[in-house]
Amino acid sequence: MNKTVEVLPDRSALVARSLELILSKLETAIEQRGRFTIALAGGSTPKPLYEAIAAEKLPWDKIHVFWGDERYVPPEHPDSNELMTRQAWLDRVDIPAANIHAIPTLEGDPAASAAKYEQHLQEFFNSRPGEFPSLDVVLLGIGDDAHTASLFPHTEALKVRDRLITVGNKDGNPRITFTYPFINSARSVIFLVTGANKRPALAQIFAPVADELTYPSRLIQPQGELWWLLDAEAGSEL
Ligand SMILES: O=C1O[C@H](COP(=O)(O)O)[C@@H](O)[C@H](O)[C@H]1O
Repeated sequence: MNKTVEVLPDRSALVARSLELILSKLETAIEQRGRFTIALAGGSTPKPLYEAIAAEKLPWDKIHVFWGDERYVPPEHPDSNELMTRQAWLDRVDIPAANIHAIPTLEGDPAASAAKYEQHLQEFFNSRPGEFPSLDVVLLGIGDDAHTASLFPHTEALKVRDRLITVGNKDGNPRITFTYPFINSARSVIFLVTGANKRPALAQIFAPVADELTYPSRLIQPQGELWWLLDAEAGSEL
């Protein structure tokens, strides 16, 4: 693993740097493999980045968008990560509908939805059960409790090592999430973190020793590159 930590002066510098990094990964991926695959984070932090990506002129037909986690709500629900991304980015550009690989949430059974998304990923990557395909970029955030994607402290999802997708649990509410081994198979994992409220979580994530079940972001140790892009409010005490 190749780990890089960058502390940017403010949120707009973080957006500019993350955009630059993603565009460089995109260029390499398209040059080498003819397409770029990215899994997106939800929450509030990445929204300005998605707006910045939408303003770029890009080969949209070669870009495939997935999500690392989703709330178990219909796609038009205000809490939906897909809805936020469509409004900030995907509805503003000419990306083919077939390149938007949203997490299904209408099955009425989160386990069935997780299995359906896993099957979709296996078909897309032409991989077999038990294999972990590599996305070019997995974008992640962290919560104040050090969760990432929908891998919450002391939940069953943290024990799943043989699947790409599983069911997360946020205070008793189901979510659909990438498993940590699938995240770790990415070519590049990029964390975006802003705000002083994330400092205590970051201190535990970066500590030499701490419990991974209590601080799930510690489980993210990709085989490829690991990037931590922090604004000064979040990263000043590291
Ligand atoms: O619940 C979630 O939160 C994290 C962090 O969100 P933020 O609002 O602090 O940026 C996010 O990465 C995850 O995708 C989302 O479902």
